Amino acid sequence: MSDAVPRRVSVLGATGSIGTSTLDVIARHPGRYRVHALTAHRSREALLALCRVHAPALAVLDREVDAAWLRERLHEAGLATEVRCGPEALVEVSEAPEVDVVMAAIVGAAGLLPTLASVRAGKRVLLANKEALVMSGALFMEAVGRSGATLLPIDSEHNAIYQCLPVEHRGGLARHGVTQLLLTASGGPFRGWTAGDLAAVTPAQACAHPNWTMGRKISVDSATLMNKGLELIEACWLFDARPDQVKVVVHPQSVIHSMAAYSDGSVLAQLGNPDMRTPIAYGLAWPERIDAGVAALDLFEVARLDFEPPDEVAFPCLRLAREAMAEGGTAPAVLNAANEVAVEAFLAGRLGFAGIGELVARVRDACPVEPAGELAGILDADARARKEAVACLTRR
Ligand SMILES: NC(=O)C1=CN([C@@H]2O[C@H](COP(=O)(O)OP(=O)(O)OC[C@H]3O[C@@H](n4cnc5c(N)ncnc54)[C@H](OP(=O)(O)O)[C@@H]3O)[C@@H](O)[C@H]2O)C=CC1
Ligand SMILES: CC(=O)[C@@H](O)[C@H](O)COP(=O)(O)O
Ligand SMILES: [Mn+2]
Repeated sequence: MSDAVPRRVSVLGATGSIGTSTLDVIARHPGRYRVHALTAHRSREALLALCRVHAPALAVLDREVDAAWLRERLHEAGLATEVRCGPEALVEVSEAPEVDVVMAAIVGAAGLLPTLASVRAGKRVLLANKEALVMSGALFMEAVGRSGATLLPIDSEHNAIYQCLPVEHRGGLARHGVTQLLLTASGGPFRGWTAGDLAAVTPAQACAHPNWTMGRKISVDSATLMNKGLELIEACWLFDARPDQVKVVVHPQSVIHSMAAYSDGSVLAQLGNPDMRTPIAYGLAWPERIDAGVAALDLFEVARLDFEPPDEVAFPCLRLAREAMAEGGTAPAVLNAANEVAVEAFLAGRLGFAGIGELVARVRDACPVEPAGELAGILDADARARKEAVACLTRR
């Protein structure tokens, strides 16, 4: 990549954990990257602060009332950033011809349409928003193939696997001598706890991840192991793998970010400190490498690496996700939607921790699986599953 022309980047979900880490990496390389657009949902003050630093051409918020507030503050600050609002504006900044790179870091299903728009427009897409791929796997990957978009996984495990696979790895793992993908899991804050221990855990406990600082939704997903379930589905789509080719390995230190096993007995791993700036820098610069601001890994400090199997009895969400992937069609979209409603209810104190998996299973049982060929069908399955999940919560 030439240093002469900076790549223009839209950061979707700029005020979040991945968004701010992305902007930290970008700020270290002003000659390489220029921020085109920054988006947030309701965090207008945080978005204003980011606009002051990065002076994007565009900023996007959900509601006009917040957009008007931001316009006024930017005007007072003498900044020329244009402010837009709503889901259509998210799509616009994802597909605009002047954009080279899109960081897809909105949390949840809200990221599907803009992420898909960036794929269809053939951008370099840095995929953090795993829910978008989980919901629409086949359609999403077909769009990547058709448009020629460069899809780079940012999720730490998938970024690690990407680094451990041959550069050209399409056409099935076996073709490249890969026998298994080893997806590492920290085990979350409740690793080793029994179902009984989990009965009274609080949102604050669930969000206290042992190794990573992340948004609240993914933190709860890590605690239930639904994050690993979503990641299993994500790995199947990204690397053309069957669910039985992806083995989840609990590795409490989160130093090995995942591995690929080969037919000759080799196992390739990617290691590093648990800091998302490493996969983000990899995605931004690929195939080059750039400074991410991450300290070198000190193996003497790490000292030991432990491995154990996941507990799918106390943490049923991993199994539910594997089953949804095996079932196919709209089953992963239903799983994802039910989980989003359940996590929101848990964080709001309306559902217990064990209730998350129970609600996902009940919604799964109530929602018939349809083929997932069209976007409309996927969005419809998502809407129906949310409605069913809310109804289940009300009936309790
Ligand atoms: N954090 C991490 O280390 C990792 C995250 N990921 C994935 O990356 C994604 C982002 O995670 P994370 O950064 O932790 O999440 P955060 O909750 O920290 O940030 C979410 C971002 O999305 C915006 N947002 C939320 N809801 C909407 C909506 N309805 N419409 C538009 N924008 C919205 C938020 O805006 P606002 O601030 O206004 O609410 C915020 O900018 C998730 O899919 C997660 O699974 C994957 C691997 C690691
Ligand atoms: C940083 C990242 O990629 C997260 O998805 C992380 O993997 C969460 O950790 P666990 O789900 O393994 O607890
Ligand atoms: Mn991950």
